[in-house]
Amino acid sequence: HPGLGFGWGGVGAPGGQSGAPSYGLFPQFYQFSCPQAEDIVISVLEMAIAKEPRMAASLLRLHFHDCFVQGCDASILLDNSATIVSEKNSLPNRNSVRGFEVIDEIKAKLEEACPQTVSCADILAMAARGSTVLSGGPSWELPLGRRDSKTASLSTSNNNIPPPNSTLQNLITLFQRQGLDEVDLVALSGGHTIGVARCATFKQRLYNQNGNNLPDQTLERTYYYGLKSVCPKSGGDNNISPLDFGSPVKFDNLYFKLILWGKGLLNSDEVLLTGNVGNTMELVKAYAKDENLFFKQFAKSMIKMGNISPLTAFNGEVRKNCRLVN
Ligand code: HEM
Ligand SMILES: [Ca+2]
Ligand SMILES: [Ca+2]
Repeated sequence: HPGLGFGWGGVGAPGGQSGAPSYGLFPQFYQFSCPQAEDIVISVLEMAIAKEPRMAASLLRLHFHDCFVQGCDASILLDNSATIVSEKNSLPNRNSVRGFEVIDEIKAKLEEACPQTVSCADILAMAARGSTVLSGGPSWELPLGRRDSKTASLSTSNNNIPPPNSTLQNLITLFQRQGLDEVDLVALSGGHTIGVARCATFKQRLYNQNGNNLPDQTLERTYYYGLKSVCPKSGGDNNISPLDFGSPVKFDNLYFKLILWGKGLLNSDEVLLTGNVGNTMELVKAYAKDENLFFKQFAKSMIKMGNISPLTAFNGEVRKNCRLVN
């Protein structure tokens, strides 16, 4: 019964003047049903990130790739089964998304402490915030109460998650589809202040940006030569390069400064400055100049992204195992 064990003893947050329940997410969701939830998540993250700093980046990305497909419902965590075609095999995810073992470990500890109470979708949201904080980035009050999907969508994963060679117009359109605007696009792209990308995702910029066998002219020269050495014209597709080579495990605003210097890794990073649509150029400059402004907007935009069509109340379920529907 999904009404039991909820933070406020009902199916929704306390309502407004009318006293009617509302069904949105709210930060105190597990206050009574699993008060230790946050501590458990952070303790697993601390160990995982100490062991491998990149894990913070991988977990932040998982939440993004979840929310852009059917909303933040942990659809990305489902493995192939008789009824599920896993999103893990989509073009943006295959051989690329990672961190599932850490999510499993968090889920196992939460099931021990508070059986079938904390959803996998909320675990992804808590892991994304915790990873940001543990990497030196901002924190925010995290709305909770998402429930888990009983479905996944490989095709939506292929269609909704922006590819690295997107034009700026394409990025804006794909974010708009999720109710996110240009401010969100630029701030959330700042997630690339941590983590790495495979050669396959930026190779086109080095060898054939416009179908003319020439590199992307916006690439700064020494950076370009460096990238060529890790990403040869043929082969090496799985070689990796930091998205922010100056501070790849620190959540800061260097990502935006690098873009100004022609040292952004992906085409989708570069076009925020040079794509000539809307005011993304001004935003890149503003975040490069003012880290605090970036942190504040990143937090706001993460809350907005985390609110993309969540399942609440009697919709969906709380999975026992994040990889399987109950
Ligand atoms: C704006 C459109 C975006 C595009 C085109 C994009 C594209 C990519 C690509 C191609 C990679 C490398 C994947 C690989 O080589 O396997 C990557 C990595 C990453 N992305 Fe994005 N991304 C976008 C937005 C975001 C957002 C909104 C976030 C989070 C707020 C994010 C967080 C990350 C992180 C942290 C990594 C590194 C993951 C790791 O090291 O495991 N990205 N992204
Ligand atoms: Ca999803
Ligand atoms: Ca950084």
